[in-house]
Amino acid sequence: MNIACIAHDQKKDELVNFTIAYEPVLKDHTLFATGTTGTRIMEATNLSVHRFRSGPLGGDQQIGAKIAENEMDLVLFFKDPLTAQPHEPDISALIRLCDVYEIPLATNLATAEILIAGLSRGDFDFRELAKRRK
Ligand SMILES: O=C(CO)COP(=O)(O)O
Repeated sequence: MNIACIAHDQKKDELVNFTIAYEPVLKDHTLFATGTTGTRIMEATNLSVHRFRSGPLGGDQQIGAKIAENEMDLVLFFKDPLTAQPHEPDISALIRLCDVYEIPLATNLATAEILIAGLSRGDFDFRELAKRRK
């Protein structure tokens, strides 16, 4: 599966710790990330991550483009709800595209835990069918 990892600054430690904890699961998938998040994950784990631009410089939009092409199967986006982001329209657009294309999206750690459990259990097999319908 293609998995996007994104975290705002106040949530980066949480997402990095999540990828350390689930490295045995994530290593069997293809990981994408916004720039700084991807660097942090690669520094902390042995996972390889395709990095896009940093979020404020267009990274969220690049991941949105992958969603629009039906090339993203899961989005883990640890959002900071307490800090204003200069690129809020890009963030809203990314979340909107997840809904347009029915892509599983976790915007916090608790949801990410549930989705990753589903990933290990085969709950994401429907994505293979969805991709064939592309
Ligand atoms: O701003 C972001 C998501 O909206 C994340 O970008 P970085 O991973 O480059 O910090």
